[in-house]
Amino acid sequence: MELQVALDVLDLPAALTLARQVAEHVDILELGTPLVKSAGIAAVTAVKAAHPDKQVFVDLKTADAGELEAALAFEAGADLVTVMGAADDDTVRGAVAAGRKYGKKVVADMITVTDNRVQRIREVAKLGVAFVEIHAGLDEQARPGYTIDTLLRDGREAGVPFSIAGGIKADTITAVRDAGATVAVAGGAIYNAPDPATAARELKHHATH
Ligand SMILES: O=C(CO)[C@H](O)[C@H](O)COP(=O)(O)O
Repeated sequence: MELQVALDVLDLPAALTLARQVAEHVDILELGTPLVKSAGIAAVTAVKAAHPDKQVFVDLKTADAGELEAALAFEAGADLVTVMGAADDDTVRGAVAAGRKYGKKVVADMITVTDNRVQRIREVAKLGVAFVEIHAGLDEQARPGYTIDTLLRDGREAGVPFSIAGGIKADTITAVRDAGATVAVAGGAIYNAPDPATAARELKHHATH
């Protein structure tokens, strides 16, 4: 299973510092949505230039104008870009069309889709995304009683390639791997750790052993 770090910081220097600290332990460097909003799409080019050997994932969470927004990220150097799984089918199709044009991948972020999630995962998979990200966002994670168990259950049931995001930590990443995820996304467990490099190394170890 691959490990994706979410660079959920608010400026490019902080993102480049965090990326440099953890890159050797991760497969995918994600520019988080707040980073792109704060630093702009040029941050994608800067992260890719600093780490040409890594896959660069841009979490646009596009809700409309899928082809236009995905193309912006691919032009800037993105290898993968997200579109909202909850968006209109034509928005997903548009992002997928841009992915085909640039030879890059589109991921459907299933954040906010909680009712009939397995059904929607299968629908967006048929629209041509590379995989779906089954995702509980930071606000959902903050609610009492939150666990990643329902994400893992739906990933197992859906029968299509998926990643998991939702507060993954060292003590939950093994369950993510065992559920069959192709990618585990970790943000807070890395950027909030006293030593992000050590945290990323430990997560990568659990992801692969
Ligand atoms: O996209 C995000 C929030 O919308 C985060 O990047 C994603 O949830 C991963 O971070 P964490 O491991 O802290 O949940």
